[in-house]
Amino acid sequence: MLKLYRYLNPFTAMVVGVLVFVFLQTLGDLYLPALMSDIINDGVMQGDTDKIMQLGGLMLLVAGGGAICAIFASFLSSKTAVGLGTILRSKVFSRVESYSLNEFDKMGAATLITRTTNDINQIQMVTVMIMRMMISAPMMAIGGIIMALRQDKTLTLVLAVAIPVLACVIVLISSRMIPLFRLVQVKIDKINLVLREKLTGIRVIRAFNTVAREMRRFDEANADLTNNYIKVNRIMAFMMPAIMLVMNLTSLSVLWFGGIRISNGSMDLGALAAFTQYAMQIMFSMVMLAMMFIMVPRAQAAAVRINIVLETVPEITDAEETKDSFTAKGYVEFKDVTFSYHGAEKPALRNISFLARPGEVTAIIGSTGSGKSTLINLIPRFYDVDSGRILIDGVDVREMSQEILRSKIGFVPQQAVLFSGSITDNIKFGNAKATDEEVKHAAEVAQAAEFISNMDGGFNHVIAQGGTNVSGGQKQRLAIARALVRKPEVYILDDSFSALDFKTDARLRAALKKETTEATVIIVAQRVGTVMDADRIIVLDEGRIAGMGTHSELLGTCGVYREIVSSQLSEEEIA
Ligand SMILES: Nc1ncnc2c1ncn2[C@@H]1O[C@H](COP(=O)(O)OP(=O)(O)OP(=O)(O)O)[C@@H](O)[C@H]1O
Repeated sequence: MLKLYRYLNPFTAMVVGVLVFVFLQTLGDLYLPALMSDIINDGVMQGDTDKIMQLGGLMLLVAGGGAICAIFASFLSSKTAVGLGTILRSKVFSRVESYSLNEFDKMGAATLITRTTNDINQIQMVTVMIMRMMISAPMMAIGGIIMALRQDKTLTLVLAVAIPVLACVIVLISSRMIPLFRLVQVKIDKINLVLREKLTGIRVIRAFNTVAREMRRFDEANADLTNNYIKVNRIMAFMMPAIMLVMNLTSLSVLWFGGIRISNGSMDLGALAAFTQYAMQIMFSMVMLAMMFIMVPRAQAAAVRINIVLETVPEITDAEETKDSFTAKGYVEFKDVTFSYHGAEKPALRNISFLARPGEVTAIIGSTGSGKSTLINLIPRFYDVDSGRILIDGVDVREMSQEILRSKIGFVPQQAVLFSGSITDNIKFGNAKATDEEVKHAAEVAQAAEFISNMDGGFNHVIAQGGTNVSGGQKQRLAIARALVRKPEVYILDDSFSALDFKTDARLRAALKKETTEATVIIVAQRVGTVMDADRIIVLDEGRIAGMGTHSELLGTCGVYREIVSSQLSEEEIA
């Protein structure tokens, strides 16, 4: 957790403020019983009203000062902890943003969400507690013992018995509670995972009538978390009465033995009243320490999880010296590229070599799982190659900055993703500086203008979260418009026409061709109709290039291509 506290630097003054106010408040708390003792001995017992008024006034002043200090300490500690939480959330978010897809694959979204929300909340809560109790608990315990000794040394023997008993109760209870608290985080992760799957897959769950089964899965995760909390609360429920019992027995013993000492003249009434209060302060400070012992390990578990996120070094980073000047424009070249996913038994791609030039359309076709998406994901460096090189405009993608690399690319992923916001916002996502005219033009080329104009508000129509209020084909066209408005050197379209009808697909490709005369276009497709006009078709089979050429060349030379074609087109269409 200390590692995370380096982010407290901007709040140093506030932390010092909290410590000072807590120190003053504790001093006041320790002084009050001594004043009360004086009131009893010098005022009440002597019948001296002036003394009572004078000492009573002082007590009010000390108590008032303590209350003001407590308010300031509370305000500053909350502000500091909230500030720390804000910094941590933004650090975690920006680190996660820099992750390559490998790190995402490894961690998973559910735990990243829990770490950014619940875990950071834990740190926030415990930070307030630590700042408030770190000084006051030990000071109250030690100061209380010293003050109690000053009132009556012999009676302190009661505390010599009571404190170890209380410590045993606390240690026993905390040792059972700490592991349960640690488990809470893991169980929250699990519930988030189930919840995420349920919410994103709600349509499939309904369609397959598996609502009841999924409810059971959720209920299991929920019950698991609930049972854990119940166990924690059961121990908590036992803890408070047990502590109160020890504290009350201590009070009783102090009064009992104190009474005996008063009756034989070894102690006065004021000292006994003050001693009782110091005994309670000491016990209370031990409870505070116990709370810290319970809460800190819980936050420590959260801190470890946050540190893992912050310390995970993205596999894909910029080279120390990047080469960002180019003589050519729009050339994408694969040179003997081989790539395997982490943990995979065999490479997803082997010995891939080809050159895609500006003004040309390069299409990639192959059966499912043949490696088409993997191949194009290597171009924007979502993953790095195992061997071989990928050059853009003559420079290895690993040698240029990722920002420059990605600014050259207009990427349309296989699953079109839209964000909540207007249609214009979604298209401008590709280029924030695009004018309304450019947005409109991109929509026209992507064959989206017509359905947009039929929508309420046209380009201002609001896309719902996850793009649920537009069809699959409409989503694809908006994703294409988003890439077009970027005016990139290289277009990468991953199966981006799959949800379009044949007529729209053909119209879109014709419009795209006119628009991209100087750009390099790489299209992944399943349909032969989409790729047959391409300047170069790459046929992938189990991660290798089975053939490369134009449609007519491949019909003559590539068996895999012929098979794909004959499974999709009739004899007349092939001829
Ligand atoms: N993130 C990943 N981690 C591990 N293996 C993966 C990952 N993504 C894909 N693969 C594997 O790599 C191989 C190639 O997958 P890829 O998605 O590139 O195929 P594809 O040709 O695009 O398929 P489709 O046409 O179905 O989209 C498959 O065997 C797949 O299981």
